[in-house]
This record gives sequence, C-alpha cells and structure tokens, in this order.
Amino acid sequence: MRRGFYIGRFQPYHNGHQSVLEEIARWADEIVIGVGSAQLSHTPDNPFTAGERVLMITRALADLACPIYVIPIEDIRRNAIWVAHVRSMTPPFDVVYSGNPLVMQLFAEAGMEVQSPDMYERATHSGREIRRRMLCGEAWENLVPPAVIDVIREIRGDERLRQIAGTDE
Ligand SMILES: Nc1ncnc2c1ncn2[C@@H]1O[C@H](COP(=O)(O)OP(=O)(O)OP(=O)(O)O)[C@@H](O)[C@H]1O
Ligand SMILES: NC(=O)c1ccc[n+]([C@@H]2O[C@H](COP(=O)(O)O)[C@@H](O)[C@H]2O)c1
Repeated sequence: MRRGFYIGRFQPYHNGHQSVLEEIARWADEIVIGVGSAQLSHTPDNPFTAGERVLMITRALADLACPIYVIPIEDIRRNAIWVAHVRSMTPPFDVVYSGNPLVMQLFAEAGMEVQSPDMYERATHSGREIRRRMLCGEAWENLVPPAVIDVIREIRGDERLRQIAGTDE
C-alpha cells in the first residue's frame, strides 16, 4: 500500500492543486490531503473554513481513481514538533509532496521522502491571485474545478471575502 501526503491551505482549492493530485494518483494507492491552518477562516488571506475547504476538495476529487482522506490540521506554535503533530492526525504515509520550503525541510529532517511537484501555470493558479480576482470582481472561475465554483457559490464565498476586506459597497 503506497500512501502519499499533500498539504496546503487551499484558500481556495484550484486547478494547480488538482493537477498535482492527479499526478500523485498515478503513483499512490491512496492519498492523504492535509487542510493546513485549519483554525483560520474569515480573514482576507484565509476566507474559507476548514469544513468548506474539505467540501471543495472532496467534491473536486470525486472521480479520482484512488481513495482520498481529507484531514483538517491546525497550526501549532512549534515547528520542531509539527511533523509529529501532522502524523498524529493522519493515516500513515510514505511520500510527502510539497513545494513549501519549510514543509519540505521539516519532513526531510524527520527522515521522510519528500517530492516537489511541478508548478502548473503558477502565474495565474495561486490562491492569492484567485482571492485578488474575487475582491476586484474579475473572473476567477476558470482557475478552479467546476465543483469548487459550486461550493463557493453555495456559501457566497466571494461575497464574504469582499465583506471581510471591506471592499463591498
Ligand atoms: N499552480 C500550482 N501548481 C502546482 N502546485 C501548486 C500550485 N500552487 C500551489 N501549489 C502547491 O500547493 C501546495 C499548497 O499550496 P497553497 O494551498 O498555499 O496554494 P497557493 O496557491 O500557493 O496559496 P496562496 O497563494 O494562498 O499562498 C504547496 O505545496 C504549493 O507549492
Ligand atoms: N508549526 C506549524 O504549525 C506549521 C509548520 C509548517 C507548516 N504549517 C502549515 O502547513 C501548511 C502548508 O501549506 P502551504 O504550502 O499552503 O503553505 C500551512 O497551513 C502552514 O501553516 C504549519
């Protein structure tokens, strides 16, 4: 049984994340997805709750060939024990996939195999750019899977973001 681990904040989940997970699914029998900074929501950089992010990911990956486990993980104040914290919340995994230098370093120091997936159209496919577009009323829908558009509409996510940021008229 080969299990891969992928962690992100997913604010929101976008096509870049989807392309990485489709790549991981080619190797893994199962994938564990950590929804990081799970305690954060309703801020301009972290507008969506952990539960809303779980919904985005689970629906977007409904047709993925391999089973997924989507697990919210709160931040802790001590990087030195963060890997143990993550492991205490997740099924065991063999390979960590991340492009975040701190995440890569902490898992590598813990003796885990770490791989850095290729970036998918990063100029447009980032949570920051999607949130910017939502705030400015520009089109963002082409950057996320259709299921994520549905979730964001259902929770009125772009409206929430504009209210939080104080740009709503
Ligand atoms: N376009 C992309 N293609 C491939 N991987 C990506 C892409 N964007 C982010 N990732 C990776 O996804 C993981 C989670 O990233 P995260 O949820 O912070 O997304 P982000 O788009 O970088 O968000 P933000 O812009 O809000 O910081 C990280 O390992 C990151 O390197
Ligand atoms: N000490 C900690 O709590 C700690 C350390 C490293 C990463 N993380 C989290 O892991 C996630 C990494 O995701 P990104 O690659 O999207 O930044 C973030 O939610 C980040 O806060 C937490």
